[in-house]
Amino acid sequence: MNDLVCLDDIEKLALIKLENSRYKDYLISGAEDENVLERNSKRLKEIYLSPRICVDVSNVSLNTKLLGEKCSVPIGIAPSLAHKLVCKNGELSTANGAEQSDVIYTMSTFSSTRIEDVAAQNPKLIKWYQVYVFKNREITKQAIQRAEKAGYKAIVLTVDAAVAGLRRKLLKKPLSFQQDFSLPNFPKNLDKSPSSGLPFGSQITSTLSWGDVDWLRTITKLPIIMKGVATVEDIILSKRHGASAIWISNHGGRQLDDVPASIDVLAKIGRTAKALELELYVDGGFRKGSDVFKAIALGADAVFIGKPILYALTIGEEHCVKKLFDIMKTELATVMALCGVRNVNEISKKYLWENISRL
Ligand SMILES: Cc1cc2nc3c(=O)[nH]c(=O)nc-3n(C[C@H](O)[C@H](O)[C@H](O)COP(=O)(O)O)c2cc1C
Ligand SMILES: CCCCCCC(=O)C(=O)O
Repeated sequence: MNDLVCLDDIEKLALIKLENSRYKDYLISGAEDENVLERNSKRLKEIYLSPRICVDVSNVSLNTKLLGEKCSVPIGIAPSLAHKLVCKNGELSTANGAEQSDVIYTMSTFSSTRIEDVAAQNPKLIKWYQVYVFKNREITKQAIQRAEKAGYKAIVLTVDAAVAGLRRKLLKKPLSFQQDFSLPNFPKNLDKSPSSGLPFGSQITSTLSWGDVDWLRTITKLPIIMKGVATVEDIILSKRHGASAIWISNHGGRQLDDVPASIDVLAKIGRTAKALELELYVDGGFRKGSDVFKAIALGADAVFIGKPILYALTIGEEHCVKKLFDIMKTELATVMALCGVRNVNEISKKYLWENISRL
């Protein structure tokens, strides 16, 4: 693992390992022309830093707090389906890697491990539970209440998937699971009917409304995070309906193609979330400490990462998840020091070159 010095190295090695995997296309797919998949990271590279000098940076702290909980770094794990597709111990490895790195782990609705099993293995880890509201609301209610009982600290409501995005690779060759694959958090007889090549996709409701957000608040006391918000109007409505945080996301380019990169959405709408005292997170293409720095400078409280976690699991289960966060921490601390910043609170727009600070 000594040869892995950046997230690109992890991705390259994982893709070699996944070359003959039936799941590779599913993991890497973006929607339609994959414009957004590409744009997310391309736009991050187009933002430059503006470092200050002669600041004592002998002690740089990455510590932060998210929804009142301490984390070692403002980077967390975004939800993604069934980690047993890429490694033997699935989400148990992810959770171990997260705990060793002291970062938040968001479990997907479509997890391949039981909610309670992760909680039992990693009681101290800060765990969030991601929710796709199912057509059968009772099934969703039971999963949320189990997560709350098991000690998960927040509900991440994904709101950008009213229907499945058109991922062309999956339209040509639908994702199919191995015979023994199951979703252990749901009844065994759950209908697997696909939507746009995605098994179980037809479980997700297309009727999600603000009324559902109100309903969620009646069935759980956990804070609600809205994942997939992209406009000022929806931030305001999220606040009105009791959300605690906004997670700017385009689902890693897997849903609606031809939207802006997440970092551009953050630059445009982030200040509304701040003005309404909502915590603010972002994902989509973040691969370097400097990417994280840029997001925080534009108002994010934390950045979440999706595909790299799956690549890390593919290569080396929990050890490589830990390695990934070690790399990100070193990179972020180095960028902070070289910019003359000593802690996360000091990161601001003044450290960005003017091509973005005028936004
Ligand atoms: C294979 C895969 C599965 C995903 N599954 C989910 C999911 O179950 N729920 C969800 O809200 N987002 C899901 N996402 C989206 C991620 O949470 C996240 O928004 C996205 O991956 C961030 O972009 P990045 O991969 O460029 O870091 C998935 C992404 C991938 C790549
Ligand atoms: C939106 C239809 C189901 C998707 C399930 C997993 C997921 O979110 C993904 O991006 O893939």
